[in-house]
Amino acid sequence: MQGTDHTMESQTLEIADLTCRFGAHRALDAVSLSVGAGEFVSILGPSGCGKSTLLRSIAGLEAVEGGTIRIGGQSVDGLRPRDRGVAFVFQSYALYPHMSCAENIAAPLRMSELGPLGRLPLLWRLSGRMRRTRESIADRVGATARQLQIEPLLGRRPAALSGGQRQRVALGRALIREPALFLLDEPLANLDAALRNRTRTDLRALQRRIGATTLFVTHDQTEAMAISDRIAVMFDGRIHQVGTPDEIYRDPETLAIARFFSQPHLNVVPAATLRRHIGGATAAGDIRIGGAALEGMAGVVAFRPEDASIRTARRPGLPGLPCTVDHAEHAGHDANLFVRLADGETAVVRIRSHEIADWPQGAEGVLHFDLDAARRFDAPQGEAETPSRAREVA
Ligand SMILES: Nc1ncnc2c1ncn2[C@@H]1O[C@H](COP(=O)(O)OP(=O)(O)OP(=O)(O)O)[C@@H](O)[C@H]1O
Repeated sequence: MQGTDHTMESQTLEIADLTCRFGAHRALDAVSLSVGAGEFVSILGPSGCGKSTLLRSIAGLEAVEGGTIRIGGQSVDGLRPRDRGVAFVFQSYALYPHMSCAENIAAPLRMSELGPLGRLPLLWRLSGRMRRTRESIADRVGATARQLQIEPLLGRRPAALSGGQRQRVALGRALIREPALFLLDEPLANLDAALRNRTRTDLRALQRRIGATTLFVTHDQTEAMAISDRIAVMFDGRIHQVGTPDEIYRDPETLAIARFFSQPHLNVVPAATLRRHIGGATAAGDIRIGGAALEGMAGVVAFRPEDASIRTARRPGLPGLPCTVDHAEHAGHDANLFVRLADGETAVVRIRSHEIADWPQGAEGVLHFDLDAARRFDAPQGEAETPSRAREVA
């Protein structure tokens, strides 16, 4: 393997009906997920939804109440963490501060291959077998460091490294065991934005090179979309949707997922409000939203600011909503224009920032949105639909 990247034997991961409780709280509620060999899957969800608990359960660090975990087709239920062939990288890199980077990376092999006696210098000098093992470990540390491009850092202690460098050393320590499965729990969270972007690109490139099956926890949807083959979206201990970044971005199954993937803004308008105020189509009955007829539609319609536009007058033949400008927020190249619809709902329209001056507060316009990109959802409990519908019925 010297001088070249080594490819690990990728393994599949199958999780079925995994349940884990802390007292009365169900941290994992019948979680099922299949990950293909060599696939990079992100677990995405808000704080407290159970992402870390899922990873810890797979690693064998958390006792589960029910369900099964298979790695490479073999059940690992009941196996000790170290026998599961998984490598875990935490947000806090947990490097040994008194050891050099080389020693940190070598630590898992020294533990497993040398045993307590072999770690004593006097003994390994006397024993030829132990010396050969140590030499082989040193070779593997060198090869791993080359892969991660951290060879110049090997002699340094963790305190003398940047956050990104420490993160790579932690990855090296996980990589050296050639695990069947990589479990990464927000490994980039401690890095500043620029370094985080760079490191995530490096991390994905490295994962592709070695082909390791990887589960990556994050609460950042941009990060998940940037690096994943597929994303599993979690809320309240359950996986709500699994799909490619494109599938989830285009077709979120619930309003909660749509909101999560449309930060900071998603326009959510009751279907009844649209029916009442939308005008400009040849016949209101012809309007279709996300493929379904607006006529008789219940619930809410959601569309992104970038799928909306504003004009001073209605575009002939296109349905639009009358609106009044509230304020604009500059966002560099683009700006977010906040408008009020006829029933008082706020909507956000993405415009170019040089157009802000065209839309002063109080200006009247017509909001158009891409009917194919919009999606209908059931109204969330206690939200949206009720006020407008009540008025429509009254
Ligand atoms: N050891 C524990 N004892 C009791 N409750 C726990 C324990 N570990 C986690 N929990 C609870 O289980 C739920 C899931 O926690 P978990 O750490 O898996 O969430 P998470 O999605 O990783 O959150 P974050 O993004 O903030 O790290 C939370 O409500 C948490 O408070």
